[in-house]
Amino acid sequence: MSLEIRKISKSFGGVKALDDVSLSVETGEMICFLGPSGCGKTTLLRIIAGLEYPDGGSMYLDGRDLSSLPARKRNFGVVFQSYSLFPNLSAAANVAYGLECRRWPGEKIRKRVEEMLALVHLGDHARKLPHQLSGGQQQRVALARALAPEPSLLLLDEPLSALDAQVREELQEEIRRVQQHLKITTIMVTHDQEEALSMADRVMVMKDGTVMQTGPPMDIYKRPENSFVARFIGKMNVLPAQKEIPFQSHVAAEGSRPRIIGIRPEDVQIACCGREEGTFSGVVDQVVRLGNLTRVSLRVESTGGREKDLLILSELQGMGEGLEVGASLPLCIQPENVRVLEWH
Ligand SMILES: Nc1ncnc2c1ncn2[C@@H]1O[C@H](COP(=O)(O)OP(=O)(O)OP(=O)(O)O)[C@@H](O)[C@H]1O
Repeated sequence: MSLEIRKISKSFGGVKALDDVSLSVETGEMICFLGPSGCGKTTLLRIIAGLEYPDGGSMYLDGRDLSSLPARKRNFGVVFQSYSLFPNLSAAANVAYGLECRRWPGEKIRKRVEEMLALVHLGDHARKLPHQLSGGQQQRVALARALAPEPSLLLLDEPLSALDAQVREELQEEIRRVQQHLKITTIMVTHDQEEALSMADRVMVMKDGTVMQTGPPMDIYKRPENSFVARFIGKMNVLPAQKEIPFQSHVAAEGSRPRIIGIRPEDVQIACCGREEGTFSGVVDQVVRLGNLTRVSLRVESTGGREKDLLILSELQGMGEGLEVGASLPLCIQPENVRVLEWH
């Protein structure tokens, strides 16, 4: 089902948790709310779930106004960070619980529970109690339980943040697989940018209760609209756009009057690219070798003499053999890789 969120606001005392947030989620789409702690993402998810009431704004599920519909009538599947399974019920009984509440017939429940546990690869663990399952397995049960009643929306609130890195990665793939298989409209809250970029069809980046940018992961990464998104997603050289900077000419070509520009470290190439424009030199300040990747800080002399030298970060594949601190190297930035950013 599709979800339309229009100008939702919410304050707690003097704190504005959400300020005029709007978003359209298409049927079958997976959206991630991404942002630092306190940006309002959980509050928005709770409002969608009906667990919190907005001060203003409206929401529509397939065109139907949600404001008068209480949480229990929304038929949304919710998975929280803490597994919140009933400790005294087996995995199967946990999944069956919501169906019993909805008075599904016994045989239909049995079939659905089997189907759901198989979907999350827990068919052999149906009789186990939560404490006999690992954290990752418990979260799979929680997912099966949320999906069993055929919800119209799946809402995931940091479902993986209590798990260790490897289990987390497995479950990221698992959730995405299940979500695409069932084609269920899904919203997930996370503060982990990699998680958001790898799982979502679109990411909504939030800061201080407002939306900074919404778009497909590649757009958010390649074309951040402001310095907050640029810095929050991956690494970005965020620099003042002044005449004294050697690659200023790229910015002038965009025809605006920007105050700052952003360049991804992987777009700062250490080598001559044969073009005069965008070629300059930098002195190696620091080299950090990460195995498959090397990060190099370079000091770039400002051409006007008035401004201080700039530090620019470059990232290259491999071990960066032969790179020494103090060496002067030719650098190149392709004009299309310089982004003009709004300040945030
Ligand atoms: N029940 C509440 N009472 C008072 N203030 C609240 C309440 N819930 C949230 N807030 C405040 O609203 C703001 C947004 O909180 P919210 O939990 O939505 O952020 P978040 O982005 O999900 O953060 P986190 O990742 O830390 O959970 C914060 O300043 C928070 O302190």
